[in-house]
Amino acid sequence: MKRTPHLLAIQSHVVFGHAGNSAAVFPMQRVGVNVWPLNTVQFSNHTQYGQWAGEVLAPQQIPALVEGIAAIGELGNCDAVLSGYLGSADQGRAILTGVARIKAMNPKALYLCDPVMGHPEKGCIVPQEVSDFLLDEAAAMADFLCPNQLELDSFAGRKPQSLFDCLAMAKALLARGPKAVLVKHLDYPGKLPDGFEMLLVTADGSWHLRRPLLAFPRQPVGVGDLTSGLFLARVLLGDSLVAAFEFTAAAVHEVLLETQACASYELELVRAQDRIAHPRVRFEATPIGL
Ligand SMILES: Nc1ncnc2c1ncn2[C@@H]1O[C@H](COP(=O)(O)OP(=O)(O)O)[C@@H](O)[C@H]1O
Ligand SMILES: Cc1ncc(COP(=O)(O)O)c(C=O)c1O
Ligand SMILES: [Mg+2]
Repeated sequence: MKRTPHLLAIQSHVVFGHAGNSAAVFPMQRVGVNVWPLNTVQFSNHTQYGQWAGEVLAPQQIPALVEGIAAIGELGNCDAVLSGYLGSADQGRAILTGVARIKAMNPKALYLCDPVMGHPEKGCIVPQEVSDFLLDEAAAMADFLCPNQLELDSFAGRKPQSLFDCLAMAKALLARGPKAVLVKHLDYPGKLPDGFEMLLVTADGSWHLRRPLLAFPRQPVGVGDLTSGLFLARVLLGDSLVAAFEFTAAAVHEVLLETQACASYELELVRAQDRIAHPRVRFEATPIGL
């Protein structure tokens, strides 16, 4: 029998609703991965409500928790680390130390960095030092980097002029170290208004995927966290990068359809759980080149 993969997920927890680990843990479990959630912050709700209560985890807690897992002899069983929303740059540095420790015990372990950055256009609030840390330090350690368009623009230091420009910007990121860059949400001049587009860029090739853009009175939050989590989970379960990309697009779309049908602001993950595990829709990733 195939072993169930283990994934250490280091990102935010919200008590109410879904963002960070609160958006990704259950779907990753539902597709068949053992998740070890380590919460960088515990907030009452996500920051796009404009107000929240709660605290950032002290950065020294991250190595302490990782060492606790090492002390019971389990750290070498970790197959992957995912990092997302960070409360401080010191937390980010502690995560990189943890990733290095895990990779020393299990050289096959993968690190996916979702570089969650604050942006005035989005209302997602992240300290500036965190964005700087992600740009300068985290990208170099990551096997997979999953920026959205605004984050890709920050890495490139400019906005794209076309789809092929987005591709060039994502390819340039590969040179910093990652094996693959998944752009979770493309936006460029000339993009068709009725589509939601993503890119997967690897050393072996690049793929573009389009799914329908759904209308929401308020854009749901946590979609990016769900996307990165499911992508990594499916890679751990043995999918090729392209298959994981296609599965992720389909499963996330199913969640959004359920959320739209319920007229809910928060993602309807529990109601959509069977659709996450067995998406009924399918979107094909098509090769794209410069
Ligand atoms: N098919 C879709 N239709 C409409 N909106 C979508 C769809 N897929 C994702 N979204 C929205 O698009 C945005 C994608 O988020 P983005 O800022 O690019 O990445 P992240 O979620 O990581 O911040 C979110 O607001 C999400 O709710
Ligand atoms: C606490 C927290 N975690 C994570 C996120 C990231 O969510 P998304 O996946 O939409 O980027 C947000 C966005 O506001 C947030 O407030
Ligand atoms: Mg995000």
